[in-house]
Amino acid sequence: MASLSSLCSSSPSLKPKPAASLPKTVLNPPFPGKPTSLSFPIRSSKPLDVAAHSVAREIAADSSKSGGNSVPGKPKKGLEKDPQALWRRYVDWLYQHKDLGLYLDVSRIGFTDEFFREMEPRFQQSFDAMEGLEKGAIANPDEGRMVGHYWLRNSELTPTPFLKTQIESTLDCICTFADEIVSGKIKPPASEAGRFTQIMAVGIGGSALGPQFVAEALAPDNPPLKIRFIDNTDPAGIDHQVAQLGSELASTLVIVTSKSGGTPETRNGLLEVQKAFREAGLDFAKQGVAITQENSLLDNTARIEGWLARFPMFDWVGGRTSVMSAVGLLPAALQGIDIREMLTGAALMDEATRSRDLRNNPAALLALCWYWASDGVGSKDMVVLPYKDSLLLFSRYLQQLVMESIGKEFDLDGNRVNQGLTVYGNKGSTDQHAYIQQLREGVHNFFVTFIEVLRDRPPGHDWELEPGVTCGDYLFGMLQGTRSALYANDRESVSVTVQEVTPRSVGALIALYERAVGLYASLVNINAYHQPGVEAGKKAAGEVLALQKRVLAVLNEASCKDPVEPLTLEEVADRCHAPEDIEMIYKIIAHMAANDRALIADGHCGSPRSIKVYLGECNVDALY
Ligand SMILES: O=P(O)(O)OC[C@H]1O[C@H](O)[C@H](O)[C@@H](O)[C@@H]1O
Repeated sequence: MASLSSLCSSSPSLKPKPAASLPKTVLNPPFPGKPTSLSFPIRSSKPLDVAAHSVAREIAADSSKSGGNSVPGKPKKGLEKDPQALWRRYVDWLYQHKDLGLYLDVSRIGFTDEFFREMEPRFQQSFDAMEGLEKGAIANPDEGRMVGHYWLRNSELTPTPFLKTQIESTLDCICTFADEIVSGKIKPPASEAGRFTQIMAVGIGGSALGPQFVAEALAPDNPPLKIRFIDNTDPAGIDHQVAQLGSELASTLVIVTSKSGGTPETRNGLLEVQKAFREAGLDFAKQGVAITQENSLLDNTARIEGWLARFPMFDWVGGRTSVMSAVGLLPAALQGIDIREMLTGAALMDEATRSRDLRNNPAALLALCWYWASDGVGSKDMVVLPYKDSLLLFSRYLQQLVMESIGKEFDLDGNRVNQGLTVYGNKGSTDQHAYIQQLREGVHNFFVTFIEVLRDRPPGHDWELEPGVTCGDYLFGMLQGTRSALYANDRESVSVTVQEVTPRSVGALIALYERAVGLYASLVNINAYHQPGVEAGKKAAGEVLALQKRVLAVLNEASCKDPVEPLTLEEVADRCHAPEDIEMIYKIIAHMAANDRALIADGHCGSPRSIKVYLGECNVDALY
């Protein structure tokens, strides 16, 4: 097995191809025109009359959530409803990336010219910070780390030649390994299939969400290797994934991903899968791949056990921005997804979002909209609605990217700010039949991001299911109808439009939001690249498991007596020297009793004080 450093050899540099050599994109697409002339019938008790709904909007700048922050130039007035004025606003503000065929429409966010003017200089500061970050500044001061995910798609930007080589050689390595797996040059040792047919990806958080999103968005109908995920420590969930593989376990490549290499859920997933391999008489090491930081626990395990391959995660790439590293690229390549196209899409978007011209920088425009809509304090939630099934997981992916980055207690100056921007959503039109009712008429605590995909299905497959109307026309109508209906009720929205869901457009979308998050974080003066709050939950979980061990020791001691001494919860808590943890002790006992743990609890579950508990057998060895 190759080591992390020797696994990869040098490769050509990764740069966005010059526009002239890029495959042709549709530069002149049938982009929707008139913004609010709604001809599509949607189910509504009243006809839509955009102009009639000029209900004055209460600006939330004075809301309790704003913590006293004022939003520059934010007036207390309703949204523009005059169709001609709206059309002008639409045209004036429409952003288009020609090469990517990507549009951003911010016209349905009601920011004013005055707000824009006041924010402009603040954006220049954010651009400065972003420039410093791309040059290798310690942009994550708490962890003393550089933030280099932009380098992954343009290695020329790295601050040192060593990092450039690391990126290029790893990419080369990913492509070679994927080719050898897909072609059958590297074979599973004990499979009749003669080649790997399945991937079991074990990981959580940033080590799962990116690969899941990319798989759902881009994997072909019949990929060379099908992928499934273990992204939790739920035993039943793991059993389900393993059971679904059946005899194909023998031809499954197991990719274990963890930047830190020590995340408990991922470790447990690995141990469970390894057990399944043992029980099937298979040699896990011959089918195991690790993606992790050099010398992490996972890396050392993989090296010592002689796994099939190891790929590096870099210290300077955060989990939630790691989808363009081996974390996302290896599984994508194994599924037959063109990863260089993903990188090209991201690189093109990176170029565009480096622009210091706010109007011409789509990520800055997004950040501006977020700031306006949520008063720069997260007073409104961001509902992400892609009208395309394959983008279902985009909002889930964005949940981590945005909320783990923006949701912070303190700002960079140490002030308590409790920042955040809540993200949720699934897909349209499906969600129209679930919660859009509340969005249109209920509590006004959100703004929407519509993701529109112009191409309905591959050419040559479309048909009219009623005269002049295709299935995709309905989807289009649902999106436009919802956008109009929400706006008519003063609900703001952003629309991002791409031509098709391709590796390039997915790469571009990811890069767009990565940059928007970085710029927004800078505007609100927080560190987007750490996650101190996550530690609290992990620490508390560790304490629960430590308490469980003490409970077991106390029960074992009482159960080894002759006669056995059943204990009340109070007695268990006292003997654990943890009377303050009695509720948790009750929960621990209830959980163990429900799971065949040789633990007998007499009494009424509904009345914890009546419970007396003991172990069905005494473990003498554990007494000493
Ligand atoms: O990749 P790992 O080190 O296993 O980390 C997985 C996840 O762990 C934590 O929950 C972090 O908050 C996430 O940002 C990270 O993606």
